[in-house]
Amino acid sequence: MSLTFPGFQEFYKLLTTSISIHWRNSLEPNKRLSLSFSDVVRIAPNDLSFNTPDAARDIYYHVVNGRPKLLKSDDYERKELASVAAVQDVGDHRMQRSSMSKAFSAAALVEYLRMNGDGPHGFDVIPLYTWLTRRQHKVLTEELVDERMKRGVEVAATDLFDHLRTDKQAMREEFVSQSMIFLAAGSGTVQSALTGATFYLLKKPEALSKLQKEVRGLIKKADEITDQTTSCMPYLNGVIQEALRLFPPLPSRLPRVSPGAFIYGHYVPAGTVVSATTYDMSRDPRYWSRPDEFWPERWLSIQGGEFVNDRGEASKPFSSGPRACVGFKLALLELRLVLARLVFAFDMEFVPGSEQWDEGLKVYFLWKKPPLRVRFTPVVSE
Ligand code: HEM
Repeated sequence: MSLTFPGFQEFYKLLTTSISIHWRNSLEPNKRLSLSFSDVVRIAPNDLSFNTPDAARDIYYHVVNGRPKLLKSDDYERKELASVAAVQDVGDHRMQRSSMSKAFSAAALVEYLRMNGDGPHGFDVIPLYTWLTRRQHKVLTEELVDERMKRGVEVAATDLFDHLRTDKQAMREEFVSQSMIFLAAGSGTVQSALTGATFYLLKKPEALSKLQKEVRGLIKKADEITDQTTSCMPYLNGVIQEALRLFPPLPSRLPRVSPGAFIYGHYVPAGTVVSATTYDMSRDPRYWSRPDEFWPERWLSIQGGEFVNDRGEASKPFSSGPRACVGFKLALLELRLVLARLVFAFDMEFVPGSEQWDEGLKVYFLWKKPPLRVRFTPVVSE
């Protein structure tokens, strides 16, 4: 099955990428393409795309019973950027991941919107959310650098880059690439998730009004919006899960290389590239009732075990297993804090023309999004 003649791999990589781009670009979020609802599709001679949560488990989860691991494919290879996201070696990866932790605040966004949000043209929320998430990660990174430099590299620490402490030069180089990957992986994705959640809430006013009721019922002052209070808001958490299901910020395939392994009961020879993409599964009617509908309640029901038709594990926006998103807790925290702050302080509505925003979406590995213009009207004084 493995094809190795010279030049083929490059051609094949290009072909796979273009098929995957073409396939998803023709898959508008509200329309189904039957191709994506087969259990497995060969998208190139040596590349299989699976479409079941069981296959996803075989491909991405932690390995059990001594089964060989499926490493990230060469698509990730970035020799100049030896970051935690690109590294292939299992030991190096484990070391880089072992000590990562983070923090976040959303006050700046609210301040900005209070000053500028309710004009006749509203705001395109995409640059706004980009600014917010980049700013946050820049602040975070600078704080870590300052802290680290103050204490000196030889001082043992339990922060994000702890594994770098033994070698000054290695620390500097790795620090740059790790910081870059945090900025890249952490800001665009959260921005997309916020954009998706804003769009779907505006598209479904009943959901927005339920969320307003929950947030405004539990919160009396803005500084009560914390990790703890927002964790106890079931509807808010349902909104976030549902927005991530319908609009996963990383919609493209996450390729792994088979070491020669059984995946979803099929033996896949060594060297074959395999993937199971959340976007394909997260709208599959075999796993979801009303698959294209924004319906935050489904997550409350999944937790209560009532909705037999919905299979929560078919939506894996952060992937799973040892290479799953290291920043998922931070991302969920950011999403909870920002959405709660916005809903607490503002009424929101589409600026006319943005109601069909999803029809202009394209995928080029990440989403290419048209502007989403929203009017923010202050409702409470903080
Ligand atoms: C809603 C927001 C986010 C989503 C949907 C998301 C999604 C993902 C996914 C699907 C992966 C697996 C990629 C792969 O297999 O190639 C991943 C990996 C990663 N993410 Fe996120 N991410 C988000 C936010 C963040 C944040 C806030 C950070 C950090 C500041 C972050 C840092 C990373 C890193 C470093 C990796 C590589 C992990 C590894 O290979 O061990 N992500 N993310």
